[in-house]
Amino acid sequence: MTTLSSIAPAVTVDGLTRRFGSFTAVDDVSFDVSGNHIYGLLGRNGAGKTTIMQLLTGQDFATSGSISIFGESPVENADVLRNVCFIKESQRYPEDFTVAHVFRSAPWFFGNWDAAFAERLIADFRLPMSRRIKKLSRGQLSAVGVVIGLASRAPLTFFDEPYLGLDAVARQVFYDRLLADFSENPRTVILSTHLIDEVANVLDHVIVIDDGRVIMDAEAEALRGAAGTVSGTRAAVDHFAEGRTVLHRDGLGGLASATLETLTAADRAAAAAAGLEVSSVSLQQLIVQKTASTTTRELEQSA
Ligand SMILES: Nc1ncnc2c1ncn2[C@@H]1O[C@H](COP(=O)(O)OP(=O)(O)OP(=O)(O)O)[C@@H](O)[C@H]1O
Repeated sequence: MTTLSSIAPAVTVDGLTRRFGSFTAVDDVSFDVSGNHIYGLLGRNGAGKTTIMQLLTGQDFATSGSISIFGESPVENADVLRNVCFIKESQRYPEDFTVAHVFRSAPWFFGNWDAAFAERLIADFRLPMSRRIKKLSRGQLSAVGVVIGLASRAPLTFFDEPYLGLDAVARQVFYDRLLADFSENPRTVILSTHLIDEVANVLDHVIVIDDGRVIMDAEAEALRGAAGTVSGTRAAVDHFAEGRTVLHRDGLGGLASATLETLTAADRAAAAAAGLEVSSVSLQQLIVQKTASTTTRELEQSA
């Protein structure tokens, strides 16, 4: 089964559109996910991330466009879906299931299930095995999903905001175990989260969705440190920013700052020479400013 994960790309999406009545939740989206990488599917509330994951896992049907998972359509395709694990916040379990029941039944669904790894993760997250699922705290319920997602070792694993309620220690355990296990058992992981800075170093690639459309599709490495903020006198900032893509502007009196989408080493040197202060922009700031600037543009256009 793992041989499937070596096929690149693992996922190809072309012109994917999903409408709910007159509302378009996913709007002509196209992207590839190359095999054996960790992807972040990021964006604001309601951007369309969960809908895309549901379409990719055959749990919802596209209005138009195509999806290929390991070279095949996921729709009602047991061969493909056997290789896919989808961890979502709204996961339902049978009414009277305990934590132990969930982990006993997991191997039926996942051919690569590693029971010993699951045991270690259960201890890491201090999960109470005999407790009913419906009695778990919010964080414990998320931990159950995280353990299943990791121990499934599915060639394609989706985590849709997997850690609602998980405390900072548990989230760090998740990132550490994911990276350690990934290096020994490479597979394709697609993760959606709002805690962008926390996962920034975990991700190989970032796809940002805004209002149902892809607004960024780039290697995380290329994004890290690509943008920058210049600050100084308003005249110097305005002069430097001219002709560049400005994501955000701020100012007070004669002082101003501008966040620029791209700032090369040469640009940084030129800014410093012009008496400007240059600071770096985190992945989270970049995405916040990018999605906020799209919204601002739309508001300006509709005004
Ligand atoms: N069954 C549905 N009927 C109508 N609208 C829907 C349906 N499912 C989703 N939507 C809408 O589609 C949009 C995208 O929703 P989706 O759940 O994919 O967003 P998301 O990016 O996962 O958001 P969040 O980060 O808040 O989880 C939202 O505006 C949502 O209200």
